[in-house]
Amino acid sequence: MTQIPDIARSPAATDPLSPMKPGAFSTKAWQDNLTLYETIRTMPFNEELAAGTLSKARFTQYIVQDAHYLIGFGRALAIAAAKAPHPDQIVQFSKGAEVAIVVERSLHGSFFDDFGITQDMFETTPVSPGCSHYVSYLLATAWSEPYEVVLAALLPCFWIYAEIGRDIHARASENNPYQAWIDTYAGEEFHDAVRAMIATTDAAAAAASANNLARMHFSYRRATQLEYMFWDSAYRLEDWPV
Ligand SMILES: Cc1ncc(CO)c(N)n1
Repeated sequence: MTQIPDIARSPAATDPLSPMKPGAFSTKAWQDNLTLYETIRTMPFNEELAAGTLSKARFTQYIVQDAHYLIGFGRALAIAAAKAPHPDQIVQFSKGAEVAIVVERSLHGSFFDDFGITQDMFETTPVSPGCSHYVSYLLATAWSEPYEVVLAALLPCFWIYAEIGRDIHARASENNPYQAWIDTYAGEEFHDAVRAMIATTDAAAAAASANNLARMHFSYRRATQLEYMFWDSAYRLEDWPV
């Protein structure tokens, strides 16, 4: 059996979230996008988040946009649930939608309190171009593409956050102001959901046509690019130019 070298994993990965099975969709998707993952891992937003030096303005921009994002992400998961051919996956994705909206709302809510962001400020802050692009892409894919392609578009939202979460957790500064965020995405509860998402996507890919498999790889890459753009747009305090 072909051994996949360690380099195929993120540098900080000690307990791989995916077993990196040869031939699995997730293995190829991870390897094909490794350079992009490394760019995300070392981008200023994540370097400064790990160091605890990320400005309050940038984190506030991020957390407000992320609260908008999670509503769209939850909606896309609900569409995946509706498209799922097997009842176990209806449960998996509708629970995922619930977690995205309810559980993460509480994480964001506590940051909202800490940073003095009111519900009114949240509701009146427009969705940024980067956030809008990502949510629009997920929803367009969820509504119009086959089930397995929808899963491939949703996978980076889970997997990238888990890998970034534990990478940052391993190197985070003491008394990091963003520790609650880091702990959420480095935590076992989130990682269990990520492992289940990888397994379900791999199972769907194994039954996909060659055409849909190619579309899955496209969607996985596009969503990974949009993850980069989401963080980058928050870092740049992005607003609409007109
Ligand atoms: C933009 C973005 N992607 C993924 C996650 C993880 O759920 C998140 N909270 N925000």
